[in-house]
Amino acid sequence: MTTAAHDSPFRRLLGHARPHRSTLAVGAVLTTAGALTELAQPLVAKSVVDALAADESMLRPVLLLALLVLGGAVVGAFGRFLMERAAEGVVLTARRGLIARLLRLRVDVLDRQQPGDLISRVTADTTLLRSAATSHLVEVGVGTVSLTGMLVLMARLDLVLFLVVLGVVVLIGGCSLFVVPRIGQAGRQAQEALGELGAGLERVLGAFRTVKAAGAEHHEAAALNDAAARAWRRGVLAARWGAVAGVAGGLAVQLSFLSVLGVGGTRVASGTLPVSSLIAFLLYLFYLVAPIHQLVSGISGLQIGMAAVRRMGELEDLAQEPTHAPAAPPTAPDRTSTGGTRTSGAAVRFREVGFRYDETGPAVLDDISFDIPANGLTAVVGPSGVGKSTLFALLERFCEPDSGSIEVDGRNVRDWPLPELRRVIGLVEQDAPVLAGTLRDNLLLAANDATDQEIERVVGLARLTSLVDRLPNGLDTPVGHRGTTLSGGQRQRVAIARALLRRPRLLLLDEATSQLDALNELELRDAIADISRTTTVLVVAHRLSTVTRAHQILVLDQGRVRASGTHEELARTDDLYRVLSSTQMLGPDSHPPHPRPERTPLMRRAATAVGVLFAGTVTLPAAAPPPSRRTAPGP
Ligand SMILES: Nc1ncnc2c1ncn2[C@@H]1O[C@H](COP(=O)(O)OP(=O)(O)OP(=O)(O)O)[C@@H](O)[C@H]1O
Repeated sequence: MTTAAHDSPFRRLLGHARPHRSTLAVGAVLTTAGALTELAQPLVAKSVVDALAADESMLRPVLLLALLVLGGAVVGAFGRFLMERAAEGVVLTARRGLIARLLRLRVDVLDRQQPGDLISRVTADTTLLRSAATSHLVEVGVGTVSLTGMLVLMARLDLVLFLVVLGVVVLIGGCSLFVVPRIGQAGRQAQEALGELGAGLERVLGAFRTVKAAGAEHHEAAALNDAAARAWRRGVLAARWGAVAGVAGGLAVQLSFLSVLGVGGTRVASGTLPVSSLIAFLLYLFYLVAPIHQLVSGISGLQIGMAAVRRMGELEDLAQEPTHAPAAPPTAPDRTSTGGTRTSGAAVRFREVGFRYDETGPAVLDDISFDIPANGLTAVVGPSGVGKSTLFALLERFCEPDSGSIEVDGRNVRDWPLPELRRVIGLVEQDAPVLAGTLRDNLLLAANDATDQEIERVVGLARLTSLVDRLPNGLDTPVGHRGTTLSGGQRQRVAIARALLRRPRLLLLDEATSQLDALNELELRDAIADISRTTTVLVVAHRLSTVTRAHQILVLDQGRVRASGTHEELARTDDLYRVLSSTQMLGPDSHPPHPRPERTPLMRRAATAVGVLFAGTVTLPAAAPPPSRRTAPGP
């Protein structure tokens, strides 16, 4: 279902009901028919008694009564079932629509949302839609038709009494205009408080160990209780205004009764109105109770529903990723033994790319330009927060550059259909997220058609074989919420295996081996070096061992590439790189120790900033033969 941003909540509500309108209509008709049979039952019961009294055959009236009772019950029950089915259908369609939109949200947009609040919109708000888009909508429709019909009949019976009733109805209607928006507002605030509660719960449960270790349970519980109390207060307020609306409806009927009795009685006494007309009028008034009640309950329910629809609409209106890009001829894939594709020239090209996360915030990348040659290992180094991970986010199109262009395999990333672009990239994020489920579920996340042999291959490459052998159910062992049953290093290896299973052309590793022990890291580095023969591998370097193996190193500083080249070249020529490498305690066996440079203020600043960047002390021989490049290529 698509909704335009400018649609009113009521139009959106109708939009949710529209796909189920035939079921709803049949359900409403059958429910009404069931109710009508109930009305007819006393009359038929009377004929049964009459027949008994007159000693006549009771067969016909008894059969008719049985038919009415059974038929009415069945028809009414079926009608109610259809209405409920339509209601569930409305909720299902709405949830599916929201889930689809949620998963197509732009990453940078999602970053600014509270996941718990979004969850409450998909679960709790859609539940409110259940009756709003069905029974309350029907109530309002049926109530309006019945009320109008009865008012017309009353007008035909006696204009004076009709005007009296109309006056009262209009008066109470005016009061409702005051009450009804307040019900909607309170309903909306209650849902917002529920969203805050969801966001708070997500915050606490997402960092449960931290909360416990910090002894922050009481503080967090107080915040959650606050949100729960706010939701309760708003709910009670909505109920209070609902009760006021109900009282107004009841008052309308009672006032009408009294007014009609007063005015009608006077007119009967003066002989201007026959008694029978007054009685008929009062009977109509009696029947007016039901439609007024329906209208009041329907409108109150609709207000709450529309508050939920408004919140769902806000989610629907969040910016989505493009579903397809302008068609451009894709480069023909040339699968190699490791699954990568061999391409000539630059596999990745950044040209004068400018980017800031926030329009008013500082520039993270400032007209940055560089080339990553196809196949080979390129390392990106630089002080913390300089924008290394942001390069990956731009390549994956999690966010869009403000200026410049980014090419993958000679094609602007904007021209790639998004799924295709992401299919050729394997990304291992800094925090190596592992999802709840089994190890196999996690591996298949990015390649659900992978065979057992392929899984076995990447499990071996990522040095996970001994872990899988140890697990009680091997690959089918659940790994807990966010992979809590795995160690940090195991999670990293799972994330690497997952990325490799995709057989990417471009492998992006964001400090992906930072938590591995020296032996595992060494083995994994060998595997990655192997892969880099046929795949373009770009790593955000955390440890010196990675940097020294890279064919090319890019040194990022102040949003630009300040230098590029091999470890030896940069160690000779770039001050910042020298500072970075000197903080890593470069071992004497792999590289001759570089003379410690005299520290300039810039270098001292950088050294402080990168104090924690390079933690490892593993030393490895430099890769051979690296393509030499000293400075960042211009556009
Ligand atoms: N989603 C975001 N919204 C706003 N600002 C962000 C976001 N992600 C990162 N930043 C900011 O952008 C800058 C670059 O962040 P980035 O993660 O790319 O740095 P990095 O070089 O990878 O750092 P580190 O080595 O510490 O991982 C930082 O100042 C960071 O605060």
